Amino acid sequence: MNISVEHINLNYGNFNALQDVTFEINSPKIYGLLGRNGAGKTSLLSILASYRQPSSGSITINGESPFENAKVMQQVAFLYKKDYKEETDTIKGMLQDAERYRPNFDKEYAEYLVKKFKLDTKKPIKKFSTGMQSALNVVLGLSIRTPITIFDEVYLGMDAPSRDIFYKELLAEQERHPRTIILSTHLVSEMEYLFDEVIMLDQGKVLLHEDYDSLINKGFKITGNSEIVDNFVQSKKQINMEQLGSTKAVTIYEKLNEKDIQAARQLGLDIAPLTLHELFVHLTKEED
Ligand SMILES: Nc1ncnc2c1ncn2[C@@H]1O[C@H](COP(=O)(O)OP(=O)(O)OP(=O)(O)O)[C@@H](O)[C@H]1O
Repeated sequence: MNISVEHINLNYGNFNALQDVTFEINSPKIYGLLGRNGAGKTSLLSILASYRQPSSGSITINGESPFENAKVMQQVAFLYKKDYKEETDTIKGMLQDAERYRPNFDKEYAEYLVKKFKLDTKKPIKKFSTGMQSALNVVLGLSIRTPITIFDEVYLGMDAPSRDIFYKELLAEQERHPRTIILSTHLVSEMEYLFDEVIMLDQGKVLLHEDYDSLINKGFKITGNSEIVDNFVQSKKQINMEQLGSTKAVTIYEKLNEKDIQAARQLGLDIAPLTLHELFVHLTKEED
């Protein structure tokens, strides 16, 4: 599947929620979509899922515009915190609908997941707790097996063991039936091991789109004597600095080669890799 987003802008009245957003997704991988509150994640995902149109710019899925295009939309599932308060149907009814409208739906797998999440099959969905409703979205998202599956903060309210089931099943499914999965999340530390690629949004713009491994190889914290640290980092992109007495820790966003690392060690500097969580915090922080 190819998703091509070109120069998208989205305005809510005078407010520019997405600005010149451009990226391309080509492989059946797991994409982590990160961004602070209000960065534009849901706005972008709802455009990808054809829930809304951009104010300008274009999006194509396998070369076709997805809007009012039943053939393309058949290939896409968008799971988000839906308001189920009017939903009198039970899980059984939901799965029947999935069977009717989703050609790749695997009923047996859906029933296995329902059991795994211990969801009550007789209760109307509107009586489910928030975490149970989220688990239901996970069941649907995984079992309908659309080539493009979008989970927008789908874990809301799910307890830690349930989230763990979600992550394990997601990886197992990706192994069995590879597809394009987009996960928007604030649980960066908890979910980073799932990502093949990361897209970071900041204030409506794409801050980066990068392979997870190469991204994680770009963040380092250099700690040591202030002057020596300053010398070492002077030509590098610095994204954070902490000073404690004569010791300084500078966070850089740049790939270091083996020679750099050895040189730093010879200077008595400590070099620690950053987690995705730390990179995300530093790259999206607002200046004081
Ligand atoms: N219907 C709307 N009308 C006006 N402004 C909106 C509307 N929906 C979203 N916005 C604004 O657009 C911006 C982006 O919102 P969006 O929900 O896409 O962000 P998000 O990254 O998903 O945030 P969060 O992580 O908090 O869920 C925010 O400033 C939000 O207030």
